[in-house]
Amino acid sequence: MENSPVTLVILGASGDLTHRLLLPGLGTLLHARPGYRVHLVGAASDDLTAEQWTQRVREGLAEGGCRADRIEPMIDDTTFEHLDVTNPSALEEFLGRLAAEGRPIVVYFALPPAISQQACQAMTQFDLPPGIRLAIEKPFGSSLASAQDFNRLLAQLVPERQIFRVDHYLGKATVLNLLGLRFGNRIFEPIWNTVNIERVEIIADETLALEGRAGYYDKAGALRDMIQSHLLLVMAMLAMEEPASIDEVELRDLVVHLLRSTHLAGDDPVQASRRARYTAGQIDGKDIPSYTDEKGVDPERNTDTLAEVTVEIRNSRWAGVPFRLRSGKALGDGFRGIVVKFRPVVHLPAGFHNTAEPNVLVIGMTPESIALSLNTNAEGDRWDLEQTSLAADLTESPVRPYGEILQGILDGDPLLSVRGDMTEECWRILQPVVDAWAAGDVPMDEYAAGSTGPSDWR
Ligand SMILES: NC(=O)C1=CN([C@@H]2O[C@H](COP(=O)(O)OP(=O)(O)OC[C@H]3O[C@@H](n4cnc5c(N)ncnc54)[C@H](OP(=O)(O)O)[C@@H]3O)[C@@H](O)[C@H]2O)C=CC1
Ligand SMILES: O=C1O[C@H](COP(=O)(O)O)[C@@H](O)[C@H](O)[C@H]1O
Repeated sequence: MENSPVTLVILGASGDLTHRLLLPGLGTLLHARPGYRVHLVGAASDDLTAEQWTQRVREGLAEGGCRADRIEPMIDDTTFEHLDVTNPSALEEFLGRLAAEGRPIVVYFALPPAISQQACQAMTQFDLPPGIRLAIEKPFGSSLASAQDFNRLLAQLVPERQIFRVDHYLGKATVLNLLGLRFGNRIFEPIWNTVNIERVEIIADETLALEGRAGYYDKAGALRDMIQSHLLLVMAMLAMEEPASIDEVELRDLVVHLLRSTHLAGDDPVQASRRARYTAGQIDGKDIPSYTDEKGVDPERNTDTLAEVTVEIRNSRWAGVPFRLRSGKALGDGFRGIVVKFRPVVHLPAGFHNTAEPNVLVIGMTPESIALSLNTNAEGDRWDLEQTSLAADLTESPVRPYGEILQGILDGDPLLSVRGDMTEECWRILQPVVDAWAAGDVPMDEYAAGSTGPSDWR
């Protein structure tokens, strides 16, 4: 809550996530909502000096727009600890010391996924400070079985309400806007169904390549990195039933309800999925090596850098509508958004010279935008139809996704966090794809870095 101080402990504070996303996200939150009082404690196995840490905090918060008069008191107050988070006695002593300071504690696991699990295992060896909140980064496990194991482990530590599984896509303004767009307008909800919608695509194509993240990414790949959590949850927000109110129980119940109805198209992991890996190419004039030549990559792992999965939602609203989820790295067109393709008009009066193209609604995730294509009478020949786009760029949200997510965690409100059953449902949907890929049943296609993907995919 604003005005009541919280200790935010970042485990893995010397890593990429902390530096690039967490601290700037916190900076946007503190700038936009100045009432938050955060005592920041960093910890990592790295030997960062106090000066190096405070410099990172200063730069990270400033990058998010936080003003110096807000940053400096936090700098005076922040500390950095050299800590092996897998060592139970070291963790116990560390958390015990923080608990003695009397503030509520949030522990943010900005760690490689396997280390987060080891840290949680270590925490089973001692009593955690009462009320402690645990924020766990994605990917949550690497399969259905491992996610179930991790959930069981966490349940030994704290109640579900104190667990915040992080998916920063749930903090994206566009994703939250789906609720406003669907339920705050008269015109969408009546046509938001299989009668009117032909198919939906949810795409997160990135121009970024590996960016030195082989240590994590080579074991994850695009399917686990982006589709398992981010894109399935975006789909759930797009397709779920109407909540009675915006609260964590209602919203998360409806998300999991939608996920339970979701299955691979035709229950066939081979037909419903495609995978590919980038070869050498150029993006924005920069040479990108072949994925398998990137530093730290083990070609034997056969990691996907582009993944596509088509699912169907088996309920009366969505039966027969394919939802295509796709994400990849090193792509020339970094489109990230949702494309809703409507069915053609039921009947077009005779007399028009051409046909009416189906309407398309495009909701851009980065940058945030919305565009609806409509048919109107053409200027030259009045009985020709031409497409007009009703488009708007939405103003960038002052609080970045990680700021929104952190606000929920600091408030103790899990509305924008992933509940245990949600993550298991996401894995349940994709596990047959994971298995089919591991068995080599789906070929690994190739695309040149900077292209739009394998030439025969679209
Ligand atoms: N980076 C990104 O863009 C995003 C990352 N994430 C998620 O965030 C998490 C962290 O990723 P990222 O920051 O990229 O990873 P990094 O490898 O950059 O950072 C990991 C951090 O964990 C520390 N660490 C590793 N082992 C230990 C240990 N035994 N004890 C204490 N500290 C340890 C590392 O310190 P040291 O180097 O000294 O070992 C480092 O500070 C992952 O779950 C990832 O999926 C999510 C969204 C985006
Ligand atoms: O979680 C992750 O997300 C980023 C993409 O996030 P966005 O907000 O820029 O769309 C991705 O680059 C990264 O690989 C993944 O771990």
